[in-house]
Formats: sequence, C-alpha cells, structure tokens
Amino acid sequence: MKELTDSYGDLDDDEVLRGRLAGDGYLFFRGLLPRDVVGDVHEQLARILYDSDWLAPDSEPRDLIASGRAVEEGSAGFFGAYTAIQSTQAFHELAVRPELVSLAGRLLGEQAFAHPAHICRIAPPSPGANPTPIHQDYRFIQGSVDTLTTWLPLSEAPPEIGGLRVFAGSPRLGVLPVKASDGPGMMRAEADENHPEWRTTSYQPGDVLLFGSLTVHGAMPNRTNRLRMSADFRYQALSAPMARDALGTGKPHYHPDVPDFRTLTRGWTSTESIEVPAGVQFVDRWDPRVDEVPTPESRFAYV
Ligand SMILES: O=C(O)CCC(=O)C(=O)O
Ligand SMILES: [Fe+2]
Repeated sequence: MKELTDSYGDLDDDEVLRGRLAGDGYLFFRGLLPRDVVGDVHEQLARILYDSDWLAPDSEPRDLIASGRAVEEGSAGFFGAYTAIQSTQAFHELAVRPELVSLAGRLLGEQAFAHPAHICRIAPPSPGANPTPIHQDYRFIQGSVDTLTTWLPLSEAPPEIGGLRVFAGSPRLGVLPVKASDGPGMMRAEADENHPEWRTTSYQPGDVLLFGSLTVHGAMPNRTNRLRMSADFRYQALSAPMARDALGTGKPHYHPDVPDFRTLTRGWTSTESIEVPAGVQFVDRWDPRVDEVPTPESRFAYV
C-alpha cells in the first residue's frame, strides 16, 4: 500500500494544507503532538485494560498483550473497561489539545470545537475481532459535511497491528451507498478496497491523521497478539450545524451503555474538554443506512 504524505513540514501554510485536504481528502502530520502527552494517556489506559483483565496476566501493561477477555467494541464484556476509559480526564483532554483544535479552525476558516463523543478504539487481534470496515464518517456523524476527524495512534501502530488506511481522493465519490457489515460501525461503504490510492503508514504516538467526512477509510486486520489502541475525535465550525443525538446532544461515545458525563466526570479537575460551546445550532439525525443521500456542498472544493 502507498505511504501517507507527511504534511508536518507545511504545518504553517494554510493554503497548502487546504489544497491538499481538498485534493487527497486527508492530511497526515508525523509527530504533531508531544510524545509524552500521548504516552501519559497510553499509560493510564493500559492500566485500566490490565485491571479489566483485557491484558495477559503478568505481562507488562504498556505492551498491550491481549488476553482472551479483550473483545470487539460494542459486544458483551466491552462496556466495563470502556466506561473506565471514558472516565479518564487525560484521554478527553487530548481531543482539545491546541495543536488539534487550532489546526481544525484554520482549515475550516473559523473557530472550531471538538464534539464531546471522543472515541477510544481498542482493537483486539483478528480473527476473533473484526477490523472497522471501510466507511465515510458523514453517515455516522451527520450535521455538517465539513466536520473533520482526527485519528491518533496511542501506541506504536505498524501496518500489521491494523491501523487506519485512507482512500486518497475518495471525497470526490460523494456520499456512497452502504451495505451491512461486521465490525465497528456495522456498515461498509461501496468503494474499491483494492484501489491503488489506498494509503497508510507505520504510526507512532504523536502522529495525527486528519480527514474529511467523505473520505473513505477503514482499519486493517490486527495480525499481532497485542491490542491496537487509538483515538478518534471530530471537529466542526462553530457556525455549522451539529446533529442531535436521540438521547440529548453532547453525549459520550456509546451512551447510554456508557453512563452520562455527569457520572464519568466525577472527580475531574475540569470538564472543559467535554463541553459543547453555547450557541451551536442542532439539526435532526437521519437514518444512516438510507440509500440515496445527496452529497452536501463542502467548503473544501473536493474536485
Ligand atoms: O480506528 C478505527 O478502527 C476506526 C477509526 C475511524 O473510523 C475514524 O477515525 O473515523
Ligand atoms: Fe471513521
């Protein structure tokens, strides 16, 4: 598979970054976040996984060696450990790091904020667990088509551990039809899995992959004995609409199987990282599986 283009050297050039995002549908920044900040989150989450028996007994937690109890997200046995992860202040604070929020704001051309549904992925070895099928985030996140996703490895992620791959140029395909699928999200976009424009890299903690909501992406199978741990966050312009959840807006990922932030944030020193700014306009959610979804106009001329 082709290598991701590293945009770290162009970090200060909004014009170059916007042009590349419009053309390729993604931007990759090697080492954008301080390694020790990501390392601290890694350590806290590895401890939770160890205490939840998701890691091999007597193994070093930071190695993330999977036990038989590590399960695919959403299945039985998942929510205990995931609730503890979602209660971790440092994990949520990663999402609102200035490197990420200001980058999103510069790309969007106005003030941006992070959706509070900060996602942590703990992908067990395959087979046993299914990798995230290829998809576009727009059907899941809805609201504004220009909502941006960042995907961050929380530990080293060489291709064999099943990190993310993106289909460069795929926003031009518009909103694609979907089929039911196994794996997180349970929908697969109808796109060419073997297209020559699929890209990935050997990810390191501190790296950031950013992409638009029409960019086709998915995970690769985890062929190691370790858990693949990563985070994914969403950013949108303050003036853009945000999709309302069935149970209220600004809820944690996997709520109500995961308790509300009121419970998750007990004992935190600040809840700023999970707040939606005042004045955001909310719109209703539509059925993510409907066949024909018109492609909304984007501020990133995907041409
Ligand atoms: O990490 C994964 O398996 C999926 C991540 C993803 O789909 C995303 O970041 O939007
Ligand atoms: Fe996604």
